[in-house]
Amino acid sequence: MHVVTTRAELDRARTELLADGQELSLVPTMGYLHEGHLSLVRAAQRDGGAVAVSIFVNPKQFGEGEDLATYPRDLDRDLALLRDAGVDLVWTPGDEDVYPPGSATSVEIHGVTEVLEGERRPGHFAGVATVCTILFNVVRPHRAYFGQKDAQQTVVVRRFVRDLALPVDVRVEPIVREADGLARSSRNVYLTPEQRSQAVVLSRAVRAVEQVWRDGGRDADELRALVRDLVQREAPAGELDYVSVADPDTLAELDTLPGTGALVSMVVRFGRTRLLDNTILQP
Ligand SMILES: Nc1ncnc2c1ncn2[C@@H]1O[C@H](COP(=O)(O)OP(=O)(O)OP(=O)(O)O)[C@@H](O)[C@H]1O
Ligand SMILES: CC(C)(CO)[C@@H](O)C(=O)[O-]
Ligand code: BAL
Repeated sequence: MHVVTTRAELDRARTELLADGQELSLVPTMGYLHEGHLSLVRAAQRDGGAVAVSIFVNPKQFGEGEDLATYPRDLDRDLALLRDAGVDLVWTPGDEDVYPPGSATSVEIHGVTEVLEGERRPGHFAGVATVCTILFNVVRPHRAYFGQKDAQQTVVVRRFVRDLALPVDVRVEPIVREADGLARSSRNVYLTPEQRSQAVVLSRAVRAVEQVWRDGGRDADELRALVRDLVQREAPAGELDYVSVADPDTLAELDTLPGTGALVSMVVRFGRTRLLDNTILQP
């Protein structure tokens, strides 16, 4: 496994890996890896070619007062997991390898970044889009893998890749969950035991919403109320930040669910920790 830091090292490893003409996949991460990340690696391996993983805690996507300084990190453990998984290339850039001194460019997406996570974390998606554009341009992967857990991120990434005609095939993989249903997330380590046990409410809410959809429920407000009530009843230590029932491509809120489906997403706050979950309701 090649482990590289500078762009020049990355270029050399890339050339060596692709010498026999195979394709390259990239799994962008912020490290502190778990089964969610490893499922993206396995998806990339399933699709063939060489697999690269980037590990970079991107300062540009953290807002004032967010957890940039305390974001969990364990590079040695991450590298051991990636080696075991059979990854070919790991890029662990420093800030200056991603943003050379004097960097003054940012990728802004309108519309889909102005709601939900984007509304609550101003500048977050410009940070994500900027770093992903740089990662794509430096690594030059044929395919890039993202998790459905960060649903709005997948919508944003697909949008700017399409709008800017970036030559990368974006693939989205399902949410990986703990045994009790909680979506895997690096930030789960912040939870106290009490918060952790109540955090199961998110996946319960997702399942309840899916059941209503299967039973023919098409009233978006009914779904929002269902989630609100469940969180209030089952997670006294948590607070619903939002529940959204939206068009999966535009993220516009819906009144009535069309037969073609909807994205139901939610965030519950436990102390300072925001937990995300979502489901795509499909015909
Ligand atoms: N449970 C999961 N299932 C599937 N994909 C996931 C899961 N958790 C994270 N990912 C994906 O892994 C990629 C890297 O995510 P990241 O490193 O931010 O991990 P994270 O666990 O989402 O961290 P955070 O707690 O900061 O949200 C993203 O595409 C993200 O959607
Ligand atoms: C895609 C990403 C690695 C960009 O920093 C990050 O937003 C994440 O981990 O989901
Ligand atoms: N997985 C999303 C990255 C973030 O919360 O900054």
